[in-house]
Amino acid sequence: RDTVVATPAYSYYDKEYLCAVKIGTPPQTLPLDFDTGSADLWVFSSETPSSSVSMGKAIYNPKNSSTAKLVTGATWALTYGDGSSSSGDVYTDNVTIGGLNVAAQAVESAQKVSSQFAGDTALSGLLGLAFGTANQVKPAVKTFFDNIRPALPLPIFTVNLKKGAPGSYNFGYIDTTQYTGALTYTPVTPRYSLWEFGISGFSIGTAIKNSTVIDAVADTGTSLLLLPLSIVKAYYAQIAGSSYSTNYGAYVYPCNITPPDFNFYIGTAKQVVPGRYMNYGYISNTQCYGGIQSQGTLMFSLFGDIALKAQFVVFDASVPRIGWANK
Ligand SMILES: O=C(Cc1ccccc1)Nn1cnc2ccccc21
Repeated sequence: RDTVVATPAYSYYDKEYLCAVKIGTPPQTLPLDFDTGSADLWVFSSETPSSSVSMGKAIYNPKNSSTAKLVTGATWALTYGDGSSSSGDVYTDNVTIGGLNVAAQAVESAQKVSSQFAGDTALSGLLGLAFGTANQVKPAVKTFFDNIRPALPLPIFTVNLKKGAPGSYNFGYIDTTQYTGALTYTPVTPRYSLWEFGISGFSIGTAIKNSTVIDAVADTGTSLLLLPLSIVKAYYAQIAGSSYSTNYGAYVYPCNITPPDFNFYIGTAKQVVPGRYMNYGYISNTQCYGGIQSQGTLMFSLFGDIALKAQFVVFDASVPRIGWANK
């Protein structure tokens, strides 16, 4: 069993949450973005063009690790939903998270990163926690979770992200002090190798439940809560002075207004995302960027950090299923 602290980067926005991961011998510690929306462990490294490595960023240098081994011929390339991308070659090395150690974990070394990653001064890479079938290494390699899963008391990890404060990822056990009320589970369909689940309905503020099944993905690698446009419009209709900004391509609202809660239902259980969690940052001293935005043409909704930070979530690979609790 193991717990690792998840620290929000880019204070106020909680743009992403980073966890310290030790790679190599002697250990090189890198802050990685644990990402349930992808399945590759990739890092900025000594092979990443220095023009793409912001000052002070921790990188992985396999030459400084006595346990690093190049995986001959293996390559990887990733493109994420926002168009960001990275690619490179692959090493195996010792990877330790909290107290959990994998001896020959595939560590994907970035030889190219897109501008979004080059401009991110906080993270040194991603650690994918989606299903292994989404791994993009050719030939495929195992995720960290798939490697440690046999050693865990339970084949699960839990996500307890917080608003503006460090939370935690726990592996192999449920810390019942991290949530209130009941945990409600619902099946996961790994159709796209993602943690995809169905919500039975939603409500805005104190309104009654709108019973409609919505297909969603729990994605710690996405910052926002992306929903069908009809729901997004109904949500901002409740905020006087809000509007769709063509400039930002997003809904914005007056910062001095606390938006309504967004509630979603797992079975009959009501899961609450408080309105005070909806501020994704100031774009002027009066206008704020809404945490709820449209999922556009995506074939599912994305429950990213805006929603996850209000919940305690169990990612259970045994069924698979996902459990939600308020906190
Ligand atoms: O890419 C996405 C959103 C997404 C779109 C379509 C299918 C599945 C997920 N999240 N994400 C997950 N990790 C990321 C890393 C960078 C940018 C976005 C990232």
